[in-house]
Amino acid sequence: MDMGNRKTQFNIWYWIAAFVGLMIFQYVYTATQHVAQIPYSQFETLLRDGKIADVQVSDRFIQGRFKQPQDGKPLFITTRVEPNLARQLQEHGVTVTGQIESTFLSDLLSWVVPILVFFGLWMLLMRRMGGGMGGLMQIGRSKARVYVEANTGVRFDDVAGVDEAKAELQEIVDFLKSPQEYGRLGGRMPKGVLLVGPPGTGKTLLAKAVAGEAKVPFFSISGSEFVEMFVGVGAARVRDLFEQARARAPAIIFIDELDALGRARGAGPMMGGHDEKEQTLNQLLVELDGFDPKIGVVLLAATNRPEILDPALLRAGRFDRQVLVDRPDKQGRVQILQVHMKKAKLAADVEAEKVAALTPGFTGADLANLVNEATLLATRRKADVVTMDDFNNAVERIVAGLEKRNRLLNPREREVVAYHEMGHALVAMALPGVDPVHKVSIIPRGVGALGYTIQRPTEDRFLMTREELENKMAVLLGGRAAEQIVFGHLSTGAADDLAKVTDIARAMVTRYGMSEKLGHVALEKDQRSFLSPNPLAGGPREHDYGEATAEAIDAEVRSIVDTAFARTVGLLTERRDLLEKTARKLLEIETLSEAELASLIGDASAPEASEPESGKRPTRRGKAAATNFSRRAE
Ligand SMILES: Nc1ncnc2c1ncn2[C@@H]1O[C@H](COP(=O)(O)OP(=O)(O)OP(=O)(O)O)[C@@H](O)[C@H]1O
Ligand SMILES: [Zn+2]
Repeated sequence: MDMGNRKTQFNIWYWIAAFVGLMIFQYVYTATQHVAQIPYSQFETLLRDGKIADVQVSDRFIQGRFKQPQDGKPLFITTRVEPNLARQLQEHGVTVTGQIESTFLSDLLSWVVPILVFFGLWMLLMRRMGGGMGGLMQIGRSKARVYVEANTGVRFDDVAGVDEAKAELQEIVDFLKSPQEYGRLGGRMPKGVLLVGPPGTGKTLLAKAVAGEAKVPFFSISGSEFVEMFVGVGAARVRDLFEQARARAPAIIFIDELDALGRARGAGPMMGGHDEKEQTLNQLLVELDGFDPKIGVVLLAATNRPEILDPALLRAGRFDRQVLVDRPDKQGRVQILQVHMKKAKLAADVEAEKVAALTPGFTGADLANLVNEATLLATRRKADVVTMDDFNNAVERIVAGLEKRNRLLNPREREVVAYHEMGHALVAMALPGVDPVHKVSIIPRGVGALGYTIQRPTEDRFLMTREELENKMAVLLGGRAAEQIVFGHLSTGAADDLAKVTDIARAMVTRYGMSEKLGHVALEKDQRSFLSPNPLAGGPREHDYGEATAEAIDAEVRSIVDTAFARTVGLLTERRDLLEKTARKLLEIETLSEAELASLIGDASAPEASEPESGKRPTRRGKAAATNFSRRAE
């Protein structure tokens, strides 16, 4: 872990020092112990006496070996003298002692300087990559590259169209404003909040807004930065991050792309960075467990893939709160556009409403980009104001790009999805004893879901009657039935619905003995506990019957599903006008709440009018059932 890190740092410097030291030592030692510095005249004498074994002549020196060591030194060095001058000097018996200049410095420089330059560059690189090498002066002190903004300057007003998320985060703001007070009144101290939503929906912006509203410093770091780090550095950085934030509490720590770091351990490919990520994640868990929220540090993190996060991160006392930051609906887009249009000079014909109508499926970031693009187009035209034409052109460009990346539905697909979802919703509202519809939406959500209908459970259920199961199947089939009635053909979007319907029908035949043909016989046993809260979920089963029975079961399942489908088509055909009206409205405003549905439908349908409490959220306990229109095409 960290100690290892410090040790490596020391080691590197030891090696450099040892290397340089050795070179100096060797140079001095050789010079003093082995080499005799002799005058040139003495060299000539020795030469004449035949005592020189060999020489190397350079521009300025003559060096070589004696045949026998002189005064214990086997080598000599002397100044080189120009041959003519040497002869004359010798004729006159002059002793020639040349000063032998030391080449020590130049030798040293020619060796050591490149090495030092090399190591210097290397360390610079390490530090660029976030390494904690520090300088020579602060060995072992990891210099985390943490981004701190003393004041983000972002307010909740700058983040539009995500009112639910803002409402949930308001509590964090209140807490950060006076942590002590909050604790004194017995409020549960927030510790970690996970912002979940598709890219570009404003998670980072929201986190900054929380800091801005509470007027506390904002420490941020991105999970993806940890990926290429050296062993130990990531963990050290996480520790530093918390240390710095604690020192300036109350504060917010924001970790973007938590999934890059918090991926379930042991799930990633076994690569070099694997261990490192694990260490970093462990350090994060240690910090999360270790800090006392009373000091007023709140950890916010963002991810668009909560499903791959390590479950350890989501446990109580860690990131135990999740805030959904969804793509905006039309009204949300209007608000976001208004925020971004404030900065542009607009022509009178530009209205946020009109632009929002053109941009279904756009995220906040897409819309910010759109306003920017339109402004650029106007600038290029050398115009004074941005016109609606600029916006139209910009929309076209951006839509083309988004469609290519498979992030937008084309208008035809949106229509199919709208009728499909309204089919579910209308059937649910027409049948007694079915959970009321909480929300219908054609805003793509999560992986593959192009639209969804959420039902709000009114009570926890443990038993279901045959009628209730039939109604449930009808609701599930409502999507496909609507498609057939309106468009006359089927799409792949109902795959999930059909799988669920088939499961129910099969269970009715083989487990609940609800088929007249096969009688009150349990043909398959569910191997899970019979107290399992959801008896309809398929579990591992055991069966024991012959081929003839298998065929009979298949035929019965089919007949049950067919009957349910015919009934659903009947129900929706009766309500065809209502289907048209509500689907059109859904296409226009993209989400319909319980209250909006109720007012659209009036008292015309619903035999058992669902309570008209408006805007009530699905209860947290008792899972809200969502019927997704899936993208999966098979
Ligand atoms: N709800 C919003 N209101 C206003 N502006 C928004 C909103 N959502 C996004 N934006 C704009 O888009 C930019 C990018 O958004 P941001 O980086 O916060 O998205 P993100 O959800 O964090 O995305 P990622 O997951 O890709 O990091 C913001 O700086 C802002 O200009
Ligand atoms: Zn469906």
